[in-house]
Amino acid sequence: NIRGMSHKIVNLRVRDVRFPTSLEQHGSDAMHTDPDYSAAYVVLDTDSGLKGFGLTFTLGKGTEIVLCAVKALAGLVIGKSLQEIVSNFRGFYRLLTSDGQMRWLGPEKGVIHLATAAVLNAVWDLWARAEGKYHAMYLSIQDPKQIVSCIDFRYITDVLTEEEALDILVKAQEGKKQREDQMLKEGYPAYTTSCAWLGYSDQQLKQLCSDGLKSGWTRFKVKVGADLEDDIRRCCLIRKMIGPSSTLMIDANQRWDVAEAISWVSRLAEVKPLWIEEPTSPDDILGHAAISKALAPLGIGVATGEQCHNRVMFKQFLQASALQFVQIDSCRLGSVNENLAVLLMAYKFQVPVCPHAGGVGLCELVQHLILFDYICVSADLRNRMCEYVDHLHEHFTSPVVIQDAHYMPPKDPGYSCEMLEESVNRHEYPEGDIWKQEIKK
Ligand SMILES: C[C@H](O)[C@@H](O)CC(=O)C(=O)O
Ligand SMILES: [Mg+2]
Repeated sequence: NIRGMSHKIVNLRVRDVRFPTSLEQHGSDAMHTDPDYSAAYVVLDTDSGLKGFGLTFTLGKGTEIVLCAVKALAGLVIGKSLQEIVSNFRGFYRLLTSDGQMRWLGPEKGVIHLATAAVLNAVWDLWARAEGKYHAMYLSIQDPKQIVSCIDFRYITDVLTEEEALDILVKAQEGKKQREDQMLKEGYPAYTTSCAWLGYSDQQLKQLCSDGLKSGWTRFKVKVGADLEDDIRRCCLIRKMIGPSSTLMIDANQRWDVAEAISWVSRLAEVKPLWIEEPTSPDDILGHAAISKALAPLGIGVATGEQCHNRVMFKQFLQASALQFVQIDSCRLGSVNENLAVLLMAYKFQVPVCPHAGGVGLCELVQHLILFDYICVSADLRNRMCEYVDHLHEHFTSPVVIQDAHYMPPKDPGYSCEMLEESVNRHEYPEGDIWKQEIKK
C-alpha cells in the first residue's frame, strides 16, 4: 500500500479545454496556421479522496476525437487501485496499449496513443501525490529497479534490454545527489520559441526578441518553411538582434520533401542554425537520415520528435543516425513510461535530448522528464536544453518557474498539470464563456 492506502480509482472525467490562441497567431507555423492550443483534460477520482490530473495536448477541432478515445479507455482504469497499477506498471501500460480491439486504432500511435498519454499522465500525477505531500513527479522515478519495471521493452530489445537499462541507471546513481542540488540551485537550461511564430510581424519579432534578451534568453527558435525569401529576412533579422554568440534553431514543422529541405536549409546556413527541426514527414526515417548527412558539413543538425509517435520510431531514428537531437514529448508518447524508454535509448546512442514543450501544459509536464534525464540518466548538459513557450501558464495551479532562462525544479506535489477549475470552466468547448463569445461573433 502507498502510505497505508490503495487509492482505488472510482471515476475518470475528461473535458475538452480549448484556448483561442489562433486569434493572435500564437503557436503558428508553416503547417499549423491557426492553432488553438487545447487539451483533453483528465481527472481521476479515488476512494481516498485523492485525485490525479492529466492531459494530452491537441489543436482545437481534434480534441473531441481524443475525448472519445479517453472515454473508450476509461473502463480499463476505473476499478483499479493505484497500488495495483504501480506494482505492475509495465503490465498496466500494456493493458492500455494492447487491448485486443482498441489496438487496431494504433497500435501505440495517433489518437488512441494521445488518449493513453492523458490517462497515464493522470496516473503518474496521482502516484506522485500519493507518495507524499511535497513529492514532485520527477522524484517518483529515482529507483533503478522501479524505473525499469515501468517500461515496456517490447520491440526495442534489439537495441536496449532491461538489463542494459538497469545498468545505465545504476551507473548514473553516482553523483546523483550533486546533480539534484545543482538543479535546485541553477535550474535546467531552456530555449524560447515565443519570439518568432510564423504569423508574427517583423515588428513583433523585434520587440519580443529584445524583451527576451533583456530577460536573459540566449537561445531562440524561429519558425520557417512557408517562403524562402521571407525566412532569410526573418532569420537574418533575429541573428542580427541576438548576436553571433547566441544560439538559433529553425523549425519547419514537416513542410518539405527531402531534396527541398536540403536546398532550403542550405540557403539559411548563413544564420548558423544549430538545428533544423522537423524538415520533412515525421515518419520518414531514411529521409531524415539523408537530410542529416547532407547538412552535417554545414554544421546543422536535425531535430525531431514532437510527432514521432512511439519508441519504435525513435529506435529507428537513432539506429539510422537520422537525428542529432531527440525531442521527446510528454503527450505524444505513452506518458512517462514510454518516454523513459526513449531517454535510455538516446543515452545509449549518445544523442542529446532536447524536449518539445509549449502548447498548453507541455512545459509543466516535460520539465519533470528532463530533470529526470539529467539527474538519473545522462548526467550531461552539453548540447542540451528544454523548449519553453510563454503561453497559458496562468491556467495551472503549479505553473512552471523560469529563472534566468532556466527551468527551476517544481516543488509542488504531482505532475504539475492540474488546471485551475475556473480556467477549465471558462475554456471548456463549446459551453465555456470564452467559446460562447467566440461562437456568437
Ligand atoms: C503548432 C505548434 O505551435 C507547433 O508549431 C509547436 C512546435 O513545433 C514547437 O514548439 O517546436
Ligand atoms: Mg517544433
